[in-house]
Amino acid sequence: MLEVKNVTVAFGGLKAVNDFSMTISQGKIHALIGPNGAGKTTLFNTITRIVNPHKGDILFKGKSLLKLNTHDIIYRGISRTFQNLQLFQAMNVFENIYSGLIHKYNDSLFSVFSKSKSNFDKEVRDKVLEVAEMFDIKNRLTSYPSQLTYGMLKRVEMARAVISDPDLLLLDEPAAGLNYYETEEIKSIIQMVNKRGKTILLVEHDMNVVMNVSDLVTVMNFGKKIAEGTPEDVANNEEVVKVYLGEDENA
Ligand SMILES: Nc1ncnc2c1ncn2[C@@H]1O[C@H](COP(=O)(O)OP(=O)(O)OP(=O)(O)O)[C@@H](O)[C@H]1O
Repeated sequence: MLEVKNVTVAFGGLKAVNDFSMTISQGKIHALIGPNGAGKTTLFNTITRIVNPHKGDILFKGKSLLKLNTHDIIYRGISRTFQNLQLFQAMNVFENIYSGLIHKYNDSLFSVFSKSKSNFDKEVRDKVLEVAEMFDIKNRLTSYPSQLTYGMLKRVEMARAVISDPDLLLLDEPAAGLNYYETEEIKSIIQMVNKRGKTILLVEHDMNVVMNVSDLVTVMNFGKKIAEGTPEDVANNEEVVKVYLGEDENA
């Protein structure tokens, strides 16, 4: 479904991503892991067209994404969440979720502010309610981000990414900042979303999440792929163990 082909991204003399390739197959939960500075976010930002690669190509369903800008990828069926939540503080949960869909209705963020909930089309309301139900936030639709726990905010952000019905969902550290119970919840949510037909690329530091939900894991270090396989394969890979133990020793 998504093919990253020999991608290199350099910042000055530093190759943050170095001749890197990976393939994400339809229907899978595929994790991308690696120590701090490995190049995960840079690769993620290249796929989502925030960063331009110096070499290589990224194909989605056989077509290159490189000519698109970041606002266009949603039309191709790709949507994402952010490492640092990017919800609109002045909008309530309903409006935040709807903001993931406005491109389909030729609507603008400005007009979302000026509507009361009853002024949204029935189709829009039904869609927001359906997604809110899926993420168990239906009773918080009139709350504002500042009134919600971090775990709930993560669910709102994921709901906003899913409402456009993407084929590929990119999750940037969905478990970061969550407590034990919220992490367990997010694991079930990721699996539920995947069962509903979404292919998922997950960048995540929490190994409990990675090992429990992923079908396939790709490990990156210094911009290069150092291992790929099932969670069990990579957990037993000598180079991966060395990289992670090395990180612990330096911690
Ligand atoms: N805009 C930038 N300008 C210069 N260097 C950058 C830039 N973005 C990233 N880098 C460097 O590229 C390398 C890869 O960084 P990146 O953020 O992609 O790693 P990461 O694997 O996502 O790390 P983390 O897990 O800490 O988020 C690092 O050495 C980083 O300092």
